[in-house]
Amino acid sequence: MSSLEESLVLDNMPKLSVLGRLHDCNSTACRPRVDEMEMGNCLTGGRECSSSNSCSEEYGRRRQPRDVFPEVPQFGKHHSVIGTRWYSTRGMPRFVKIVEVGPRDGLQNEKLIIPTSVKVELIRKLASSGLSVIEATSFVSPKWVPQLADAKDVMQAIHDVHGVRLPVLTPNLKGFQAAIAAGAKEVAVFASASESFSKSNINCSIEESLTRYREVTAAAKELEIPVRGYVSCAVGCPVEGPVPPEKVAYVAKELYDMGCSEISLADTIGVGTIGTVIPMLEAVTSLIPADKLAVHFHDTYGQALPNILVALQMGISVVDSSVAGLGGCPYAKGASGNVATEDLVYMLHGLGIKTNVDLGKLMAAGDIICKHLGRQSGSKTVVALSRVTADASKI
Ligand SMILES: CC(C)(COP(=O)([O-])OP(=O)([O-])OC[C@H]1O[C@@H](n2cnc3c(N)ncnc32)[C@H](O)[C@@H]1OP(=O)([O-])[O-])[C@@H](O)C(=O)NCCC(=O)NCCSC(=O)C[C@@](C)(O)CC(=O)[O-]
Repeated sequence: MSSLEESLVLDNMPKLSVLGRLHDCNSTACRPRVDEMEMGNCLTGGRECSSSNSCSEEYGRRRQPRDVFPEVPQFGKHHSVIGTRWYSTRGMPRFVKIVEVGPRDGLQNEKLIIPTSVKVELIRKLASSGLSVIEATSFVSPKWVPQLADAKDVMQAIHDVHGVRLPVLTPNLKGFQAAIAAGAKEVAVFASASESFSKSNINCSIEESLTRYREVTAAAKELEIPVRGYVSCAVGCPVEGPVPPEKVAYVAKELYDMGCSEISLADTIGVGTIGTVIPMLEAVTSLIPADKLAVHFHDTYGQALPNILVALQMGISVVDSSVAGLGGCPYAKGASGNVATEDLVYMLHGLGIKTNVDLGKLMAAGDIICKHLGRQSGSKTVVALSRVTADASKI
């Protein structure tokens, strides 16, 4: 186990104070009465419990194998009963906006150059699945990210894709101007909460990057171009280890104050757990309204979905993901792909949360890029559903 893993996973085990909101409502005392059900007082690891009896068991301590969902729970308006436990979706958003980052974050780390035509086909297929935001490419230095050197050609080829927002990454004014010239209508800037990562990713300090982004947001404001802001290493850094929540909140607030319309909090190397993500989200939401935030989890340790669930419970309703779980950052050693969009959609639909995304069409989009890359999808949902279909065809 690396020192980073030790400090993030062992020393920072969830503490009752941190997880105060995540009550385990398994006890009889916490099971809502019928009249309470309509009030939605008892949540799945929820925010409140109306019972006067204590239900502050440490999260997960009393969980038994039988508590695990055997299949996607079918919720009623707000609740479902599984065994003897009540769950509620009250307090969760009814709709989650998914920001698909596959064509950019998903592909930027691929060593073999993917033809522009494949990238364009992928974007078109993703758009036809109902996704409303697809990060198309990056206007970064081609020396730093050779895979996305065709950014201008990609933008030209998708100029007729309507009804979908197609933001692009811009690391400085030069990138912003190139993006606008290529027809981009939205951009994203990307700062880091870790000095070391800022240096290795964009070759400057955090403060220098914020100065650059002030130039970008000022130029964007004149053209009424929305700017999204990322905060990388929002939980851990590949070099520095755990990143203090206050540092993340500081960088996020700077981006917000300079005019970023949405701030995406990125666990770049996917080391976050509920125990480390909650304090980070609490620090950021103390400065920025939750409806201006998004979460972006790489799935290195398989923690992305629980982390997303807790973000939803904390009022965030924008989630980044990557088709087929593609991804990784060339300047973050050990980073794996983002949470797979298919897995995210499966979970959200299972919770009764709308996304407007057609899972079948999304899987077809993932199939294009997986076939091209010659590898199996990184989505567990895709693998499972393919197996079901294959088994069914044998009957
Ligand atoms: C920021 C720089 C450009 C600084 O790179 P630098 O080498 O310090 O830049 P420079 O200003 O000294 O210029 C060097 C050369 O780059 C050119 N240049 C300068 N700017 C641009 C531009 N925009 N587009 C194209 N070319 C550019 C510039 O014109 C010059 O060209 P030359 O004279 O040598 O021919 C470089 O470090 C860079 O492009 N970095 C981007 C790396 C990257 O894309 N990383 C992955 C992003 S993903 C991420 O950050 C995390 C995220 C968002 O996914 C969320 C998460 O999961 O954490």
